[in-house]
Amino acid sequence: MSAAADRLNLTSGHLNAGRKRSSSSVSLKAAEKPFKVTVIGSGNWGTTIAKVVAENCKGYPEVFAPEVQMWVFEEDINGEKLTEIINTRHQNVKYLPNITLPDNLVANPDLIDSVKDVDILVFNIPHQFLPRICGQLKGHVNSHVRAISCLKGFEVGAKGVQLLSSYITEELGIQCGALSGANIATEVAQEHWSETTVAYHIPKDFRGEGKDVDHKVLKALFHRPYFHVSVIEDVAGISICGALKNVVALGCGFVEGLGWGNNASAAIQRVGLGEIIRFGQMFFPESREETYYQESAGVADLITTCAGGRNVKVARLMATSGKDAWECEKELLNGQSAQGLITCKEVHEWLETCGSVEDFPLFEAVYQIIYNNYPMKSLPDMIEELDLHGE
Ligand SMILES: NC(=O)c1ccc[n+]([C@@H]2O[C@H](COP(=O)([O-])OP(=O)(O)OC[C@H]3O[C@@H](n4cnc5c(N)ncnc54)[C@H](O)[C@@H]3O)[C@@H](O)[C@H]2O)c1
Ligand SMILES: O=P(O)(O)OC[C@H](O)CO
Repeated sequence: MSAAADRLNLTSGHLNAGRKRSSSSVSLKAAEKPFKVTVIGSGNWGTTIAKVVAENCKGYPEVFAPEVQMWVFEEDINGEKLTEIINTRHQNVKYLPNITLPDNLVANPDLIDSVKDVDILVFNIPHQFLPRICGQLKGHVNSHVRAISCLKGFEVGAKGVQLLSSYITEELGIQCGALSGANIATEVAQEHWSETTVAYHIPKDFRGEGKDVDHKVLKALFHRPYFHVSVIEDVAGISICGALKNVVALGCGFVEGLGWGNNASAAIQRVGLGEIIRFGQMFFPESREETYYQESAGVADLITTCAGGRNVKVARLMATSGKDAWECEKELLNGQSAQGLITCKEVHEWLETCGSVEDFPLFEAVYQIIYNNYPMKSLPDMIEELDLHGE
């Protein structure tokens, strides 16, 4: 193959490799051996991202192996296995109903089998299940494998507060980046236009273009005409915003449920954005402030989540019904997960450990309302009082 012929011109206008918008095409070297991709997870977002990835793997056979495996936590749906339904009817009837999935997406209930010979792993499960999944994968994933985490949350433990991408790297010994953005799954699945951010550091053992994953490969894997991707380096920045906006959204749900309207919701988002940036500066100084303002994973995700995400819905129902968070999550989400409920506890535990609770009054107030029944109506005072203490 000639040097010119082994480069692919990927759709112009959509594959601008950096932050700069450009209409010129980007050439991508055909892979020496097409990358095999597996998506771990098949919930609302897991299935949506698997659809995106499968469409691109089918579209670029010179770069990706066409078949994409999706690991499914097996469930019985009215006497049928969920994997069988997905593989025959090409729909995830429980977590992403009424969306047709590509026929090159194969649901697999066997985690270890699903990662056999894989080159790129896309993690996409509610983050409370990550330690168990990583535990099962240990010893079954080669160190040449590269990963992207679409999860939103943190791991808080003996090592302090950790990004989930760093946790995956530590547990499995593989390079891991992140994908995060203003991405309500059903809108992306319906192919309504949205943007997202992928962040990835090229590792020291990078094997070269065409042999290893780089920013162009990641753009080709995730970019669709309806899903515009920017690829950057700031894994910490996009992960912090993705995790913490879920906590802010719970605060918005409380004030909405109380009937306080848009002004109150905007006030919560203003305070929340400040706390998100402060959290990044204090605990992940490598994160870049411009990521919060310029990337889809930053303020845009905060806005969409606080407008229409699952966390805001759960908190709104808590306020209107008086039921606790877990009842509301169960009642509203049919097995899906509102990640802010877990993240606010993780954040509280971490802030207590390092004596910084008072620097984050909104995060603390959300935690106290959910876990200790503090009255939602006191939210403005809780934020203000703690603010004054902090000064
Ligand atoms: N849904 C969205 O709009 C959206 C958008 C962007 C990011 N995210 C993030 O993506 C991640 C995945 O979210 P999701 O929406 O795909 O999940 P989800 O909330 O739909 O959760 C359901 C999934 O959890 C699985 N599950 C249940 N019990 C399990 C167990 N014991 N072990 C393993 N898996 C189990 C189910 O099989 C199902 O696949 C989360 O971190 C979320 O914050 C979600
Ligand atoms: O539905 P939520 O609250 O989990 O938010 C969904 C996405 O994270 C929005 O980007």
